[in-house]
Amino acid sequence: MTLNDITLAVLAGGQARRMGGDDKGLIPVAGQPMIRHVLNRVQQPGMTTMIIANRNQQQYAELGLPVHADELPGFMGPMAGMAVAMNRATTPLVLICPCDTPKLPADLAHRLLAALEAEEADAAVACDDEREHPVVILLKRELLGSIEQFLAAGDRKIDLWYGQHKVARCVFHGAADAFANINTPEQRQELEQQLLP
Ligand SMILES: Nc1nc2c(ncn2[C@@H]2O[C@H](COP(=O)(O)OP(=O)(O)OP(=O)(O)O)[C@@H](O)[C@H]2O)c(=O)[nH]1
Ligand SMILES: [Mg+2]
Repeated sequence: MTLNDITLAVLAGGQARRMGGDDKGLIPVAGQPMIRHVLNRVQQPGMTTMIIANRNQQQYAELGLPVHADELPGFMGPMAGMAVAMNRATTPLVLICPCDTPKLPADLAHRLLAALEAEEADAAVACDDEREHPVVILLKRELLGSIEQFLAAGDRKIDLWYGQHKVARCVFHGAADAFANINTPEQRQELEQQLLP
């Protein structure tokens, strides 16, 4: 498969409580909404892209991309957004990224695809030397039924769901910083200092 077989779905549907409820994808960082930084890094020619957001859909739509909301009410967490993405995508693969990781590696899609194919896995999750990043994952869209069942049973825990499938671990050595996620105003401030000249 190629990058043309991938739909990138950026999750921007959380409540951002640690950010005082501000819509994290839209907060400006170095002159651009944070989600723009994610798109700039991860989007590749040939890939389809969509945004999953539960607030400010109009503003997200101004980025020129389709915007979809969770189908399950009540901010049930990233898996609710993943289910929508898999439901709406028409490609065989879906790449999930959060809107609050503005330094993701530019070769993310390439490497996750290579890992998925090398291990003949159902999914490939990004890892650095220390930890897994469960919301940075390439998934076969055929897992949609499984994720819907899992959510319908009232489960939310991503790790539990991954346990039911063959998930390749794609390790980005020495790249922990690339997966840094911005959850608080202090972290946003720090990031801005890094990104501005
Ligand atoms: N679609 C969707 N995405 C979500 C939901 N909850 C979290 N996310 C996304 O998952 C990613 C990681 O979540 P967190 O960093 O915990 O973000 P958050 O839940 O908005 O923030 P906190 O309230 O501070 O925990 C972010 O991209 C969020 O937008 C949800 O209920 N639906
Ligand atoms: Mg976060």
